[in-house]
Amino acid sequence: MLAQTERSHTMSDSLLIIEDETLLGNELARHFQREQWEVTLATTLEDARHWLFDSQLDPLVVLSDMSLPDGSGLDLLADAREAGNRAEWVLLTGYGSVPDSVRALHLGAHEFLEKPCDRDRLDLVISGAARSARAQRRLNQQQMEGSARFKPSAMYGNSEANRRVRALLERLARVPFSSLLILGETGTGKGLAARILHHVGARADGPMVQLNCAALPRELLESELFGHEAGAFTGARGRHRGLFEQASGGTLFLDEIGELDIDLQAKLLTAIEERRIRRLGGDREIGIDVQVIAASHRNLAERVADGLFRADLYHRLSVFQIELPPLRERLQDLDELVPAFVAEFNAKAGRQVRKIPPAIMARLKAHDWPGNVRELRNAIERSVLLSEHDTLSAQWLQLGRPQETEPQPHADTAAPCICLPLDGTLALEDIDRRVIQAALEQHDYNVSATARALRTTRETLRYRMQKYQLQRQSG
Ligand SMILES: Nc1ncnc2c1ncn2[C@@H]1O[C@H](COP(=O)(O)OP(=O)(O)OP(=O)(O)O)[C@@H](O)[C@H]1O
Repeated sequence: MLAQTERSHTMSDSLLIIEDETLLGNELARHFQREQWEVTLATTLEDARHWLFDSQLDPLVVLSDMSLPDGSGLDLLADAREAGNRAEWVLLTGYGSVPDSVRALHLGAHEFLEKPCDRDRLDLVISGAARSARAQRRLNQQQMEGSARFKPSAMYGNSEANRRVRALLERLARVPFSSLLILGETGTGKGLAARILHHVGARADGPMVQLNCAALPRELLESELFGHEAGAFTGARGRHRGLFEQASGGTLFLDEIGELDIDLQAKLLTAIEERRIRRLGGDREIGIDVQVIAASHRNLAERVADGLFRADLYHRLSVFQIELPPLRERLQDLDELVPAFVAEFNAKAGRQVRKIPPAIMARLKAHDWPGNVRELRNAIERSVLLSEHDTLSAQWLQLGRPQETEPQPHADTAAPCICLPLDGTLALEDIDRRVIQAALEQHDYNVSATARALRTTRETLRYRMQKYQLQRQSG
């Protein structure tokens, strides 16, 4: 029972068991197969070597006896590590034998279990090892994806303006700046630019830590940034390392810097200039090694003029500055952005949208994109996910107000109604979705009122809203 509830792996997770005692090996194999593992059983080191090095088997966890007829499990672990194998290893030792624990520790073995081992304990250890192996894989994957994904070339768009931005990112990534400012409307790619600067720069191996300055009240923001000592304020139980410390060796990305409280602006400036901070309630200064990237959708120069942003911090940050123009001023970028997003969502959702009709491109270029690239990306995602053919359909782009793009009810009908073509272009699900969307719009997205109008329950309506991704369109 315990094993059932503890199970956290998926059907395809693979477990390699190395055990020369046939009876025990078979019993373990059967047990873990029942637990949905894909089990491979090796009875000798040679056999195990074949699975680990010559086949495509990439086990998540290896459960190995320590002493096998042809050698020690630890030697195999050492070879596996050398070959870059990142599985978690659980080692079984004979009763009373003294494990070479120092060496095993050095090689990063997950745990030792003494034979005969209690089944519940074994299950717990194996599921712990699986969790740890999976987290490690995710981390490796993210790191690989991070450095591959966040290159200046990931900033799609062939307009003159965007090419200048890319060239600037290339150049700035080679400059050891201590602070830098990125300005641009919401959705123009400030976050993406910050990630590119981090991943292409000299600090790529360090952490990238992000904080949205508009998301927290002043006191919390201060302790998040600078950390605190135990008892620094009511509720400050333990010591807390702030983000400046956590980002050590890497990048601190401060989004929405324009919203930062004016007192904190002074502290931030000191931290950047002197490269030291003091935790709240702390009496010693701590040196920091961080590059700060700040971003804002506001016109910071205007905020300085209005007395809302410190001039000295603004000048410090804007020594290096990147300005991302709104999408409506670089519509040529759509020629690259649209196919790139279509390809991305095709790959993510297993769709086959291959054609983008010129009429749709024209329509996309006629829109003014108040939400910029984010809005475009969302529209393309919706369109690709809901399309049933190999052609990108205008139907789901939903640009602007519905009356601009959707067929309208007859003006002379008193009761609200919607017009649905019954020529086979709409599947039953599409019709369902359209009816729900129209009803939601009519009731200003009030779920109870809409459910009443459709004579259904709120739960059913919520379920369908989720299924069809129906939310109020911003902008
Ligand atoms: N030129 C571009 N090429 C490819 N993707 C882009 C581009 N610009 C933005 N994006 C994508 O658009 C989305 C929004 O971008 P991002 O979050 O960086 O915007 P932002 O300016 O930081 O927005 P906000 O001010 O709201 O935080 C992200 O998914 C980002 O990857």
